Amino acid sequence: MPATKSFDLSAYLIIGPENTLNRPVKSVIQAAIKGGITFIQIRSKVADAKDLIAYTRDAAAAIAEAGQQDRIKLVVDDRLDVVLAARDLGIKVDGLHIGQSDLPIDFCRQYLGPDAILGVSARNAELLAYVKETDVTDIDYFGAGPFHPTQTKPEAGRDEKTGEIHTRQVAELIELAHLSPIPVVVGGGVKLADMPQLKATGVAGFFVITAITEASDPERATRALVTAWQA
Ligand SMILES: Cc1ncc(COP(=O)(O)OP(=O)(O)O)c(N)n1
Ligand SMILES: Cc1ncsc1CCOP(=O)(O)O
Ligand SMILES: [Mg+2]
Repeated sequence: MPATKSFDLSAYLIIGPENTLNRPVKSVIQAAIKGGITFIQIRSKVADAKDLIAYTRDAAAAIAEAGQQDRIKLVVDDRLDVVLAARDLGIKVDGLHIGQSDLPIDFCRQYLGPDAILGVSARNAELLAYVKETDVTDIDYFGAGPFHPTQTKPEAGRDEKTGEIHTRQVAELIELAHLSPIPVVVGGGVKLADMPQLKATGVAGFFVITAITEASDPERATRALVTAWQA
């Protein structure tokens, strides 16, 4: 990772149009920014490339309008093509988040360049061994979860053979935070009440979708999460 790369994973919002209860994505992002969010990921399993670029543009504009370009980083889930196109269009997008079935890490890094942020979802099975053994040369952080089963991503943590959902245990996260050579952000069903336990594990931050995107007051919900994390 270049020495100049700096980002704060402590309060990480993931958002797409399917998460906002029909409210504009930009307005929820604006509220989350006011509430103190530090990192934003545009993620949609329903939007096409053109719309993903538009949401990325909206998010970048919301960050710029708040004067927070240096503090809040913006990445896109899954779609290297969207990041590259957005950049080409002059949108300030900071990087990409990929999972275990997305494009290879070295391929993404090659196209993104050394300064972009590249996050990777840690493998669910044998998580600790995976984190210990993975070559992190091209990666900036790991996403891990789920902390709880979640309707937002019902397959998260599902054992392919048994169909059971495996959630990440506190003891495992303590070891993970200790073992991982790069920062780890944890999510999946995370709510306000989880903050003390999660913070105590030593991970770099929490990621949430619905705790913010479905809140009646997303700014207040964000502020409560951020305050609890910082306590
Ligand atoms: C920060 C963060 N961590 C994990 C994920 C999950 O990514 P992935 O496994 O690729 O699943 P999808 O999000 O693509 O459904 C994430 N998006 N962000
Ligand atoms: C993207 C993702 N990856 C693992 S769980 C999850 C969804 C988290 O959403 P929520 O905070 O609503 O449970
Ligand atoms: Mg993915």
